[in-house]
Amino acid sequence: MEVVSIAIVSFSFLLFLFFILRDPRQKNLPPGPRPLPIVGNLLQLGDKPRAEFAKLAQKYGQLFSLKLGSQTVVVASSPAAAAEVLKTHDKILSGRYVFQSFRVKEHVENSIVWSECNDNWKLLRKVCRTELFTPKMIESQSEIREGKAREMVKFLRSKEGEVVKIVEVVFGTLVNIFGNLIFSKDVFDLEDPTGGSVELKEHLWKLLEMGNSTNPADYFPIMGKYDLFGQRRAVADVLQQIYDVWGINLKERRGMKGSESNNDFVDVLLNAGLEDQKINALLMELFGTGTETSASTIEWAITELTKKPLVVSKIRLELVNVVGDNTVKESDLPHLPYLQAFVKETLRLHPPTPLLLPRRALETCTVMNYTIPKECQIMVNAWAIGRDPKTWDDPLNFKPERFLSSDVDYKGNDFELIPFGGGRRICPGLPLASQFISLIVATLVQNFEWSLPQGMSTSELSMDEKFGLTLQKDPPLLIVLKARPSYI
Ligand code: HEM
Repeated sequence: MEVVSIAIVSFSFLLFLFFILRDPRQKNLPPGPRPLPIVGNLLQLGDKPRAEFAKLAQKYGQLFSLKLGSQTVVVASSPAAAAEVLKTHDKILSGRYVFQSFRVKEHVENSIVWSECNDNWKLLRKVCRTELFTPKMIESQSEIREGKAREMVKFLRSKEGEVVKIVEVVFGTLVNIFGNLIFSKDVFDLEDPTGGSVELKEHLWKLLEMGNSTNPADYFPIMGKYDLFGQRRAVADVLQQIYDVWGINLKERRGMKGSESNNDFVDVLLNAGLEDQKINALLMELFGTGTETSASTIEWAITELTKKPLVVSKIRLELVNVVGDNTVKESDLPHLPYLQAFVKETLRLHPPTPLLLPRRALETCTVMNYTIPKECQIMVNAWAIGRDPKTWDDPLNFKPERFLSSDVDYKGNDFELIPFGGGRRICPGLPLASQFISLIVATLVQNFEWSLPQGMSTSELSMDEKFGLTLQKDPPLLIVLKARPSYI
């Protein structure tokens, strides 16, 4: 017993010394705050890491390092540093840091989001690029999205004068858009919260919540093996439940004849010869990654429009000039430059994944003359880059006009605007997301006026911290709608 106690004390002391003596500069890591023993810089994170990281970048520079528990993390916070990570060293920094809760073996193996850039990942990316998100496929499904936008308008008209949690309606509409793009079915019933595929809705919701919750094992991977808090087990269970729902659908589809098939993702993937497990994993991930990010962007768009009536008027004027009395369609979007500038400006200030998805160094490499060790986690602070006064004139002011005379775009080549990331792991859903975000914003502006509920003022909306990600605990955006003349 005594020997065991001595061993434990000695081990703890050595661990303590290791953390105390560790100094990033000795390893030629990028500079950063000195870590505390064991916890590293965890206590400095606060509840909005993107903002804390932005402050650290001001002190330590565009590429800094810190310790989150036992994990070494490097953060890139300028367009030049982002280009180093996402372009120059893209291949070597293309690993993903897989959150401990999501390390469910079968899931990671089939995942596009979490797997290495291996053959499976290449196959899934190819399917996305050549089958699902081609201009032809996107165009062929535009009527589905336009139809769901019309249903949203019909539902919101029935709520005229009431206080509406707008993001819930937008989220429901997006989930139905995805349900129909993927397997030609609605998931939500906007009119009846107990209707639709309640089961699937609940599983998806649970999964998104799990994705947003903290797992201590992410900071102390040594704990990960034991899944002490049962988070990995819980994720595995929900994934299985989701696959079970989709699995039934796939079985039905395999039995269908050619004439009965739909023009949806399931058909495309079955025709591409993918196995059920791969199809399930891909569809679930497209659903998961696409809905929350897009709903959050639209929520921010409505927030900014609520604060800036002049911007609403400009979008409306453009709609009148281009679309006239007709319902706005996706084919109109290329002719609406102000609307597009508005969406860019929303994503500049409010990227829904502010630190992108964490990357991992596959090998030790040198970036901007610093050493990035193998297995180090790399984050890119897209939020800070979008607000950097060195890059943007009057950065905190919401001004879509800044994009009217500029070629800067979010397609991964302009590192000052990277809400969708860049390099080989750039968001494959970008072409689809930009399409339906613009469509829904235009549809709302065309059909409604809105204001905040009585007693709330727009100055409350200027608090960045208050109105945040859709599914987190922050209060949702409440609005009262007034219908405009019908365009539907
Ligand atoms: C406003 C909407 C969206 C934003 C801002 C967004 C942002 C991102 C970001 C930052 C990444 C990581 C990129 C990197 O590592 O460099 C990503 C990856 C991904 N996104 Fe999106 N996304 C959006 C919508 C969508 C949609 C609609 C879909 C699919 C229908 C989608 C599917 C994916 C997938 C599958 C990945 C993983 C790619 C990989 O690791 O290879 N996203 N997204």
